[in-house]
Amino acid sequence: MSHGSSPKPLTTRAAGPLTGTIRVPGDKSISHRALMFGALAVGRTTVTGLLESEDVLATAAAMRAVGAKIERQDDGLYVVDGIGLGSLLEPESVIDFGNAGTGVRLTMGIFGTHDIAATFVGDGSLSKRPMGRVLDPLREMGTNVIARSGDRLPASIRGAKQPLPMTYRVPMASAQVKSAVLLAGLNCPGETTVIEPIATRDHTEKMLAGFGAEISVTLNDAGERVIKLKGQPELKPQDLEVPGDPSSAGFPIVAALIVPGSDVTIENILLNEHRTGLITTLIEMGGDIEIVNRRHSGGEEIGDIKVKASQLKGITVPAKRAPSMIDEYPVLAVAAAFASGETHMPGLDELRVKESDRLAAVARGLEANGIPCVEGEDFLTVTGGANNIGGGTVVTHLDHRIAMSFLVLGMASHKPVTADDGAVIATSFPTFTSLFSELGAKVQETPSEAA
Ligand SMILES: O=C(O)C1=C[C@@H](OP(=O)(O)O)[C@@H](O)[C@H](O)C1
Ligand SMILES: C=C(OP(=O)(O)O)C(=O)O
Repeated sequence: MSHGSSPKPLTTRAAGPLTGTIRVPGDKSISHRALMFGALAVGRTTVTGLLESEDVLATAAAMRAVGAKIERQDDGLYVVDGIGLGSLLEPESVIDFGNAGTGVRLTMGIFGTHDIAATFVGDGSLSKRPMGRVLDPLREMGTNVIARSGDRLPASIRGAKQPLPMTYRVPMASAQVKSAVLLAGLNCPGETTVIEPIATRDHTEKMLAGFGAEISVTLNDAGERVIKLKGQPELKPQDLEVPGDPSSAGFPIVAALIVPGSDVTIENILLNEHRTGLITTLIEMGGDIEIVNRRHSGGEEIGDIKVKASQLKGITVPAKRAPSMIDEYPVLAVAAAFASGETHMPGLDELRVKESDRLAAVARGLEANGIPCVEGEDFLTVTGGANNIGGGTVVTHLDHRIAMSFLVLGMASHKPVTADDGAVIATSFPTFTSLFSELGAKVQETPSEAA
């Protein structure tokens, strides 16, 4: 887990154009859910293309702790022998989720309606993040909770003996909260309803349907998504293929746009409409991005993304697009630094409760590299086109996306850029350095006197 490993500063500097064809690792959201739903099904689920990152491996460990058998074959195929809904064993020790918000919040949902006790811990970042957003609805379903003040980790739960289904309106745009309530609803008798005023990524709904749950999604008169799940299904095992992660793809996409002369193809990327806001935005900014070879697999659209270096222009990103690119704002801010004029990004309140306060971390990182920006309560405005940018050391605050975004900045800035800790990248994109090296980027460990 990253909270145990020592920081590893990394530095990038401008080199020649980035060229070549790569595949980024599997989608993180789908990978967590593949292991969870496989563990809750009766029988053998197989998963190809699983993201083998610290966050996802923490979920594998949690599912093993309640009795699922999860093995990796030599060819990379994961085989999950599920234990079946309602039959979870009580974990014998503390569950350590490291840096993984999705992992811990969805798992709390699953455990919260099983008659078991469990204690969750995480690293310095996860221990600061709000858990009340999932613990509050779980309490209403009958889960007992003891958590640190402010509903932070460490937290212990004792799942409800007689869980109650509920109707829950998600108060913030969060797929994790929606998913935690739905997963708690799996082991409740009767119907659980989640109302989602602002649509977020729908992997839980789609994948649960694939595993044989009775789940419906309709729109009410106010245009809100209403998700109804019938409790206590027998989930049927699946053979899953995890497509490439569009959030990880965001890094080579932006790098190819801003490093002069670049021409990069990223194959096999998930194009779910709730995940493609960054691509839409970069195209609006003038990015030369083409999606080819569109196909369907496992109920999702997938395609290859071809990107060529482009002169970008600043725009205002519609706030309502935020949920479809919520993890991509740090790297968008880097693209904005190379665009002409201002890029205005409103509707970013949720960025304050990610692995770091991403609004503040991005603003400080831009400033450290000579890029003018304004950090508002819930917006960021970046003025692009400054000269002599780069040369800064960015504080990553145990946040993989801050580290990767600023390493991308260093690939195109006048002076090198250092991320004070590159070890955190392993939480979501363990092959970041090797893939960028393949494309011709210079990503290097920082000599200790420079860090
Ligand atoms: O459900 C998911 O897989 C995720 C939901 C999002 O978090 P929120 O629900 O906090 O918006 C996102 O930031 C995270 O990386 C993955
Ligand atoms: C917010 C993220 O992840 P999580 O909430 O799962 O830690 C992310 O990967 O950017």
